[in-house]
Amino acid sequence: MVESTLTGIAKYKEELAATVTAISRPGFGILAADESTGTIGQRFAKINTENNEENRRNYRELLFRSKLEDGISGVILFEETLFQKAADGTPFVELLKQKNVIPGIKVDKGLVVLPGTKDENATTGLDGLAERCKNYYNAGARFAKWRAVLKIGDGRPSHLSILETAHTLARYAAICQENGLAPIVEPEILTDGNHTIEVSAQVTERVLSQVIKSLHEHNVFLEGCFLKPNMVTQGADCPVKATSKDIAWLTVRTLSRTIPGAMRAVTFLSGGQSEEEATLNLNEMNKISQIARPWALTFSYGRALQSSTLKAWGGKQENVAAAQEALHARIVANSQATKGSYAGGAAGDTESTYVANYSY
Ligand SMILES: O=P(O)(O)OC[C@H]1O[C@](O)(COP(=O)(O)O)[C@@H](O)[C@@H]1O
Repeated sequence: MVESTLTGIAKYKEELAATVTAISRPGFGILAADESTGTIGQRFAKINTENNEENRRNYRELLFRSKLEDGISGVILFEETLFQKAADGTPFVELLKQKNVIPGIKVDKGLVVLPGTKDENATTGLDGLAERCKNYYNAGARFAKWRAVLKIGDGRPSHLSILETAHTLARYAAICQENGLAPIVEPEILTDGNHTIEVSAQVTERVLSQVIKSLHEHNVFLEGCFLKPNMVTQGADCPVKATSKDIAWLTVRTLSRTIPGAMRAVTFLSGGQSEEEATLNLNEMNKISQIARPWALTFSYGRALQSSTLKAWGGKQENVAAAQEALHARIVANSQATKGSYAGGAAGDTESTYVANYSY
């Protein structure tokens, strides 16, 4: 084989686009299993399970030995998990590859308060990012995730928060692409507040248009990049609850106004929705025919894929098979939702997974 003489992103363009295409193929989406140590601790606390390395490893092995091949094309990992091995010594990365699942990696280092704002946030992790990306690529990761958080209400999101979020996401995306990782760009607008769904639509439109502008300014290769947005919903405390059809319509309308078709994959976060809601909303989007949808609309759910799995497991070895069955039911349901063919009623939770001020 002739060694490539290309440098920077040119060397990886083909591979980046291939990663996006493979992950977003019809019927497939992403399992977000990248909870940082603090976040997984909160999940474990609910099932009275100690947050130690062994339990985290056992839980992730349970996930990765499930029938992921029925609808999961990529898994986002936390750094600790990327380098861990299954009980029989097989590296997790190998386990995933054997199932044709592409390993990804969370590369942000969490949130801090953005000075000069009303408790808005900035995401940290740019220092040393290029070096870390090289290591993650060598360890087998082919895509990355960086989560930015914005808030609605009391004058928020401020212009500063939108600019900071968009700029940092674009810097991160460009660095990842230079090092062979297809970036998931995640500007999450939290649902906290009593705002209506129309307000969420306006804010999401403002935020996404700025994010795309910044991606252009930083020469990000859109075909080798994912967008992970929130769905457009009412605030968690809004008394008027929107239907799945309204959520789907306003979400797709917002995307059509802001996201170029060159960005081929939109992989939604679940943002506190119940498992069933997140699936039904995605399903409705994939049924819309009145608005052109040049992108794949799929899932990159954390809570909305793992909620019933965690409950079924309860931290106990004897429950592993039941927990894997619970996960499989949601995988199949979401796989159908990517094609608009989910009829509803799969086993799983209808209980909200909302966590107030999900900004750690
Ligand atoms: O706070 P952390 O540990 O970065 O985790 C945030 C979580 O939010 C996500 O980006 C989206 O998760 P949800 O689908 O639960 O909203 C996950 O990928 C990630 O695990």
